[in-house]
Amino acid sequence: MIEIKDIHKAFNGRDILMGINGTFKPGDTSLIIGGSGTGKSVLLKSMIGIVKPEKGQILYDGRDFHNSDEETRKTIRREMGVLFQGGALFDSKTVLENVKFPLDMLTDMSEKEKIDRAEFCLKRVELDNAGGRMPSEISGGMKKRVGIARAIVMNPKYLFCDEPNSGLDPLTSVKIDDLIKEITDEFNITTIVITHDMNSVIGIGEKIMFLYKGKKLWEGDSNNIRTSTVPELNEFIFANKLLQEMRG
Ligand SMILES: Nc1ncnc2c1ncn2[C@@H]1O[C@H](COP(=O)(O)OP(=O)(O)OP(=O)(O)O)[C@@H](O)[C@H]1O
Repeated sequence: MIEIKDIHKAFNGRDILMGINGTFKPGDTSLIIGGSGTGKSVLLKSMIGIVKPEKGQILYDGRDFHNSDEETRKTIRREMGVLFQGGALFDSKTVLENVKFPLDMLTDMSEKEKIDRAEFCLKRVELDNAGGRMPSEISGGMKKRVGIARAIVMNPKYLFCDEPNSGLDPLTSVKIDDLIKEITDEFNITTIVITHDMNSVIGIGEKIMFLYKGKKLWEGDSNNIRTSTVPELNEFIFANKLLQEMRG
């Protein structure tokens, strides 16, 4: 479980996050949504340790990430998988080498064990036969799958996905959303997805947090988002035709 308690972050005297609270449970795919510049990425970066909040706590199964000793932080970091926007694959490495990379860096597993594990993860994202290919030889959707395989190769407790659908067509986006949701459920991962893709809100919105100008203005799921009375959220939703139609 991840608990965020009263997170504050400012850059150059400008408040970016102003008292964010939230709880994210294992087996749930939770979404953080909001318009551009509302602080979603800064919140994600705070959670994975790239940004240090000035105030507040981020607890990983009770362990206070930012206020722990280096050893505990390292342990928690190893329990995180991150799917970066755009996949962030190494162009000079094969698909298999990309997936295996965290194992090379962070474990003392034998080469055979690492290959077996990487191949298992590639199989899980239905890329059994792509291990020998280079990133330049595969489609955008396949790159995301490789990114997912790499994010889960260390068997993470916590999975963070930054705009997993960026640059994908709607059909491929749905497949990636489904895959993230399935994997979360199957391995009981606490998953957080940052998105402004409304299709994801409908598809995987079992828990949704809406950020607006550095504050959490609303929390709910894809069913009650349709009846929300928060004007800023409605404005965000109404920018999307599909949801407008669903609301009738
Ligand atoms: N390192 C930084 N230094 C200064 N300002 C920053 C830094 N990182 C982010 N910001 C500012 O914080 C605000 C929130 O940015 P953030 O990237 O979290 O937005 P976002 O909600 O993820 O938007 P988008 O959907 O466009 O990615 C922006 O105004 C941004 O310019």
